[in-house]
Amino acid sequence: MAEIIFKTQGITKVYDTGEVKVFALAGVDLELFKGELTVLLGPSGSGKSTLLNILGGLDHCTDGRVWFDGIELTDMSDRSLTAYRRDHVGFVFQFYNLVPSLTARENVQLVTDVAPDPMPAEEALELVGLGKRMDHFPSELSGGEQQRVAIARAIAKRPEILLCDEPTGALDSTTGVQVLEVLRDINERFGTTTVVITHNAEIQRMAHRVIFFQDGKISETRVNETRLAPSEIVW
Ligand SMILES: Nc1ncnc2c1ncn2[C@@H]1O[C@H](COP(=O)(O)OP(=O)(O)OP(=O)(O)O)[C@@H](O)[C@H]1O
Repeated sequence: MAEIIFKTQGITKVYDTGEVKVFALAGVDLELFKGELTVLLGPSGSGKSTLLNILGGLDHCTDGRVWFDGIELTDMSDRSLTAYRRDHVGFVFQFYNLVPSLTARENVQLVTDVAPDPMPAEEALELVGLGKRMDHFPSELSGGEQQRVAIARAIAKRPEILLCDEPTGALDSTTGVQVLEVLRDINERFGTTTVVITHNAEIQRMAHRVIFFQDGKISETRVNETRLAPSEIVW
């Protein structure tokens, strides 16, 4: 039986803009398991990013409770959440967020210089297949390569959790598949618990677990008996 790594109980997130209240999350009970790759699917505005941000300690919920590995995140101070993110979580976003004036190696070193037990930047870049492009600047790399630098940066500190918000959203299918191959490889090689938000329903076929969102709630959870390799996924 796999161990629970994230648990949420009745979490809500309300954005109060004065005139209207938006229930971004409207009561989410969730369990995620160590070492699994989970895909979050659902229409735009259904609450996926809001949930990911709460799990990653980037945001607080309005109500309800959240635990990471038995530690309650719910009422942590911003300072403690910063330490939680630094020690446990890697993030990958749709638009890479690389520093344009730094090479691939230097972008990764931004993290390895401050993390307690990082892998060398070169090793992280080798893992994502960019061993030969380490001294290139982001503008000299394709979108898929830039995203792989962003993944190298996220994994170089050896996080237990990798949270990816639309990692292939800006990529064509061939480069998207290469990025997914890297995510699967990291998940299998290091057992990194991985959560991937996507609008591309085909990507659910590589997941251990698929969670569907609708109107700020989980509408369905599926466990895949068999999984496809990213190279077998076509879109
Ligand atoms: N800072 C904010 N202020 C007000 N409303 C917000 C804010 N952030 C998100 N929302 C609202 O909360 C709801 C959920 O947003 P969220 O980004 O979590 O959805 P999503 O499923 O990730 O959507 P997408 O797939 O388009 O990224 C949406 O209605 C959104 O407009």
